[in-house]
Amino acid sequence: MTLPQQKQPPADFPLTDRFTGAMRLAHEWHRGQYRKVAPGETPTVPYLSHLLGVASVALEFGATETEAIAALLHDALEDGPEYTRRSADALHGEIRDTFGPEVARLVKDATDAEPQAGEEKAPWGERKANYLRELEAQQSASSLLVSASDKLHNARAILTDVLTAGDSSEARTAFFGRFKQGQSGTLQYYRLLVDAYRAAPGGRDHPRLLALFDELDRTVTALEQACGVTAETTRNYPNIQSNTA
Ligand SMILES: Nc1nc2c(ncn2[C@@H]2O[C@H](COP(=O)(O)OP(=O)(O)O)[C@@H](OP(=O)(O)OP(=O)(O)O)[C@H]2O)c(=O)[nH]1
Repeated sequence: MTLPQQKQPPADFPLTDRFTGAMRLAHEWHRGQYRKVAPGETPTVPYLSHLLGVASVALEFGATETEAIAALLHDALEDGPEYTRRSADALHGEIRDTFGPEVARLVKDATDAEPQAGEEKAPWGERKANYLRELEAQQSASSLLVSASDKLHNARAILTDVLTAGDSSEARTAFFGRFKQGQSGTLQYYRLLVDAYRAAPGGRDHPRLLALFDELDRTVTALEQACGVTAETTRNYPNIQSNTA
């Protein structure tokens, strides 16, 4: 069977072989990794689904190829060392050499904790508080786009799972058991993320970014409603101590 001749894309089409190369690397570096499940459940969803989802959200909100590549690789430094047995520094170096310094910078900015050989990750609340502080001061619209696309993809997945789990508090507690800080920490983190994006100087005057923050806000509000709480309540939960809101 002969396949029809492929039409050449216009010279300025934004996605090139660099993007395909990043998809291949994302697959290779996260091979064997699944999305989190509650204790006792068997993981089934390959982690790559999240990386493709974040790139998809970023493109829908106006990402350039460089930003979309960073979206595909945004978890390489956090999770790659476990699945590739290479250090975060080595992976960061390969990203820089293959895709350039801007992708390497965006991936670094999307990382809340790089595993250091022989060291534990910092405590959850400390890591999230530091990340929120960095976001609040973030000057780069590109960094905000990659980060908020990541959080929107996660928030939508959580909302779908919470609605699927049903509206008993037992079902919700079981679902949130997959996350280190359970329902309260997770809800507080997403509400403080919305506040941090809105405060970030790099987000001002970027209509597509503001639309992305609005969509995250709507999703987090729906999540709070599904859990029977308000934004004011979740902001004041004690899980993330140095409250940046
Ligand atoms: N199965 C599943 N897993 C989810 C979902 N949403 C988020 N996750 C993953 O769980 C992480 C949050 O889990 P936690 O136990 O709270 O914290 P931690 O992994 O950061 O220590 C997210 O990290 P993050 O730093 O917030 O984002 P990311 O950059 O790792 O994506 C993300 O990797 C979801 O709906 N389903």
